[in-house]
Amino acid sequence: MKKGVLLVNLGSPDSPTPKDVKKYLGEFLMDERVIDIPTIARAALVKGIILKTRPKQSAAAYQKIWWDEGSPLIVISERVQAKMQEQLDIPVGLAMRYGSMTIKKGLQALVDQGVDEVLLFPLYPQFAMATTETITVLTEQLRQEHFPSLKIESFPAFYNKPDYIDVLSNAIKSHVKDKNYDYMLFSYHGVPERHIRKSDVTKSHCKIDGSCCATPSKAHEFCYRHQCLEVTRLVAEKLGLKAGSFSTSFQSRLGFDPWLQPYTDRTIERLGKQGIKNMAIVTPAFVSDCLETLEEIAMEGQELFHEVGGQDFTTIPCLNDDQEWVDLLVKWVNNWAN
Ligand SMILES: C=CC1=C(C)c2cc3[nH]c(cc4nc(cc5[nH]c(cc1n2)c(C)c5CCC(=O)O)C(CCC(=O)O)=C4C)c(C)c3C=C
Ligand SMILES: [Fe+2]
Ligand SMILES: [Fe+2]
Repeated sequence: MKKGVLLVNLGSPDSPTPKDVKKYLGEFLMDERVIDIPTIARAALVKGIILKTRPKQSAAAYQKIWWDEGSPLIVISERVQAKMQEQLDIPVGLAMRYGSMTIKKGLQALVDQGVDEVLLFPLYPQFAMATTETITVLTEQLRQEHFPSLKIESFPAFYNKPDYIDVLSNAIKSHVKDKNYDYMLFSYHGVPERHIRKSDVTKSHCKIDGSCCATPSKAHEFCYRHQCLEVTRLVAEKLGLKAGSFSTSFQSRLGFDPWLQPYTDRTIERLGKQGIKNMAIVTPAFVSDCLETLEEIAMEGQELFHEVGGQDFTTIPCLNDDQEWVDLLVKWVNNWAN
C-alpha cells in the first residue's frame, strides 16, 4: 500500500471580481450543510436573493485583502503543503471544498502518484457540519463514484489535542509579547444555532444557552460550540489569562436566523464602551488567515473598536505556515503513516 495525505481547506474565488465571487458563493451556499434548508427554498434564497447583492459586496472585501500571488487562504495553504512535503516521504496533496482546486482533482493527483491509501485532513480545529462534515461526506461520494479501490481515513477535529493547544498558545504568546492589551477576545466563525442542534447525536443534550457545553457528553464529539469553548478554556489556562480578561465570541453571521452568540462585533462594541482601551483578538476557527480574519476582524473590527473609544487593537495572525505548526502537522501525519 502507498500512503498519501490530502489537506483540505475551505477555498476562495479564483479572483476578487464579482463574477468569480458569484460563482464561488453559488457553489458554497448551495451546499446543504452550509445553508441547511430544503433544496427549493435554498435555491430561492441563494440564487433569488443572496447572489443578487452579496457578490459585489464580497468582491470589494476580497479586493482589500487579495495578495499579488492570489487569495491569502490558498497561498498560505500552499505554503503549508510545500513545507510539509519537504519533511515527509509520502505525497502531500492540497484541495479546497469549494472553487477550482477540487477534492476530486486532489485525489486524482495522489492516485497518479501511485497512492492507494489516503489520510484526508480537513484543516479545521473544530468539527462543524459546514466544514469537516461536508468535506468527509463529499470525499466519500467521490471515492464511491471515481476511486472505489482507494482507502480513505479522516483526521478528526483536533481542538483539544495538547500539542495543538501548545502550538496555538505559543503562537499567541510570541505575537502579543511586546503588545499592549488588557483583554483577549477569542473570536470563532459562527454557525446557525440550528446546526448545533442537528449535530447533537444524543438529540437531547444541546441547550444552546451554554449550560450544556460544560457538562460532559458524547454529544461534544460533534458540538462546534463546545469545541470552540474548550479551545478558549485550554489556551487561557496555558497562557495564565485571568478570569474576566478574556472571552469567546462568534463572527461572520449571515441572514436573520439566530447564530451562535455572543456576536463578535457586538462584543467589540461592548468592550470599548465598557472602557477597555487595548484589546487583542485571536481567531482559532481558522488555521490560515483569510477574508474573515484580514478584513472582517483586522479592518472592520479595528474600525469599530476605535469608534467606541478603543485604542490598541492587536490582531493575532492564524497559525499559517509557522514552523511549529507545520512540524506538528508532519508529526500527526507520520504517526498515521508509520
Ligand atoms: C451561510 C452560512 C455559512 C456558514 C454556516 C459558514 C460556516 C463556516 N465558514 C468557515 C470558514 C470560512 N468562511 C469564509 C467565508 C464565508 N463564509 C460564509 C458563510 C458561511 N460560513 C460566506 C458567505 C463567506 C464568503 C465571504 C462573504 O461573503 O462574507 C472563509 C473565508 C474564505 C476566503 O476566501 O478567505 C472561511 C475560511 C467556518 C470555519 C465555518 C463553520 C465553523
Ligand atoms: Fe464561512
Ligand atoms: Fe453545548
